[in-house]
Amino acid sequence: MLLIRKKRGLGAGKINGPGGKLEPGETPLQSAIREAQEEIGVTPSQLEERGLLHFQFTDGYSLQCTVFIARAFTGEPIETPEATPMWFDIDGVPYDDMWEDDQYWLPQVLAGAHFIAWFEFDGEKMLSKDVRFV
Ligand SMILES: COc1nc(N)nc2c1ncn2[C@H]1C[C@H](O)[C@@H](COP(=O)(O)OP(=O)(O)OP(=O)(O)O)O1
Repeated sequence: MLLIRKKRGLGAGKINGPGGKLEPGETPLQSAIREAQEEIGVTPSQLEERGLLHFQFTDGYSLQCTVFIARAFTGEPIETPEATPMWFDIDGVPYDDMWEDDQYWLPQVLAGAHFIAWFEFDGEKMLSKDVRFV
């Protein structure tokens, strides 16, 4: 499984999937492909939309994320100023180095599930969770 170590921005230092904000007029799918290209130089394909994440931070910041998995890609993963690409076994996902919410939905997504979830965070600490598999 190809993930990244994020080098800057929200969650810098954590392992995550490539991702970021939508540009004007962009769909989540287009954004997912562009972010992977920008962050690690690969073009993902065979993408499947698997979930919707809602994050509310206690300082008022909130974001909604669409989660995709990609079954293939073209290009060679490269390190960029934004991220370092990292390979992991499906059985060795490094949850201790990831956002706390991931352990509550990523295992099920890797097993084929679809989900919608709401999380409240105080900085990097998760305060509450509501995860529904659909
Ligand atoms: C709060 O919990 C989070 N959990 C998970 N799994 N992922 C998160 C969490 N908070 C943010 N993220 C992810 C979602 C996106 O992939 C990035 C968003 O980071 P940011 O808004 O800083 O976007 P950038 O990478 O800086 O994107 P641009 O290049 O578009 O500025 O983190």
